[in-house]
Amino acid sequence: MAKPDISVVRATDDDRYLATDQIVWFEEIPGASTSEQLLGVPADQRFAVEMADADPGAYAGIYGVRPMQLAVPAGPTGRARLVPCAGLTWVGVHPDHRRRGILTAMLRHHVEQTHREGVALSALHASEPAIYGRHGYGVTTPTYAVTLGRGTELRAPGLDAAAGEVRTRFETASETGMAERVRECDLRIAEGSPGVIVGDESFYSYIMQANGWPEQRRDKEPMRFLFAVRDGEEVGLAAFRRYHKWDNGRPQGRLEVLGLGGDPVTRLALLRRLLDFDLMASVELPRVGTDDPLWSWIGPRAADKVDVHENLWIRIIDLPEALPLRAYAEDCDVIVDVNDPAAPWQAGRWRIRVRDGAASAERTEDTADVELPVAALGSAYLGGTNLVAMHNAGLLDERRPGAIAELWRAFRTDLAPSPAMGF
Ligand SMILES: CC(=O)SCCNC(=O)CCNC(=O)[C@H](O)C(C)(C)COP(=O)(O)OP(=O)(O)OC[C@H]1O[C@@H](n2cnc3c(N)ncnc32)[C@H](O)[C@@H]1OP(=O)(O)O
Repeated sequence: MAKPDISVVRATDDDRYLATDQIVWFEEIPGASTSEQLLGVPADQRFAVEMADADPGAYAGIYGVRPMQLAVPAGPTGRARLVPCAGLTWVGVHPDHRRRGILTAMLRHHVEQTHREGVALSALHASEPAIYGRHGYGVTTPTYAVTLGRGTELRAPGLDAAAGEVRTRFETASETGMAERVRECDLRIAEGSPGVIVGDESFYSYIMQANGWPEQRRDKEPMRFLFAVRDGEEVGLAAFRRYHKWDNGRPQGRLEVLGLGGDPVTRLALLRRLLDFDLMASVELPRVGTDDPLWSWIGPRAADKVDVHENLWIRIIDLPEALPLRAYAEDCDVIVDVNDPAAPWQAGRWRIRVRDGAASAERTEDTADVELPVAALGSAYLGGTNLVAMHNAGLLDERRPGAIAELWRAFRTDLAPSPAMGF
């Protein structure tokens, strides 16, 4: 069969764009207008595929970009700085047009468009793990969904006194000014949490607004927040909601944590409060990082349930711009041959040098020490995916013995990246 002619353009018809999303994700939100539902994906960041035989009420495929900031390693343990990042979202192909190369065309367009806009990194959360590796995205870190019983003891003798100084404040998403307040707090949290993502103002408005839509709410509690307050400042945050359950007249409620951020002291104070709500029997934490202090606080086998999944995927869009954005652990001088057919401007050989924590990448004709897919650099970018382990697994090609370990010792961080929120 001949390849269809696929052109990716800016989506100019908002209703058609939204209709495509609703067909793909089989949901409708009658209580919310089109513009409310599109809030957080700016008009110039909505893209669509036009096909001759497309349904006039929907596009053959769509995608959108949320302008986000990614917290990248900034030197001392756990410090981060925020850098621009294209948050790829709203990816969907109409069921009549799937498996004809539309996603492939849209991803190619996204990489080129992001490059044109001068943004060096793209990030996403994947609906299914098999989709994005072939498009140059690499998984940055695993995360764990952890269920704890109410009252689980958190042992942290070195932090107890400081955690006792933290006050918590209970709030609801519908309260005035919550979008700005939560974003402010997230920006502060990000400075100490490499790996987290912070959206723009409209994204936070979207979150608070969506919380009130009848279709989203159904019988659920509105989203609640616990702010951690220290010296009068909101320094940490938990978002959560509770669900009733009764068993033989006994309360067996479930508390779902939607997000939790802050330094270890504030997280300890927040978690202790979350583990102590009346009428609850369990607390579910959907995104716990590999090096989260929770593992030490609860000790072995204290969780009722642990599931693993991947967190953020990163694609490097512009290698010589992306590498200097973050700080590095050790010096290195390694020539990499980057395999990236979708981004010819960065495919090929680069000399990556790190001196005193700062990286540069320069074009070279010299023999490569390492050949790798661009996805491997995306995986390692936040310091959470071990390049030596990938090499051991047979996924990278080392030409100079020791070169991958040298590269990894520069990229690795003292602590694994923190999980990023969904977008
Ligand atoms: C960041 C986000 O927004 S994540 C959300 C992604 N969206 C969804 O999951 C919504 C439901 N799914 C869809 O809309 C579509 O099936 C998509 C977007 C996943 C794929 O779109 P398509 O246009 O069918 O993909 P396309 O034809 O370009 O496929 C490219 C390749 O990826 C493979 N592929 C595509 N989707 C999947 C999948 N879900 N699982 C495994 N492989 C997949 C195809 O088999 C194809 O492989 P091939 O080249 O070896 O034949």
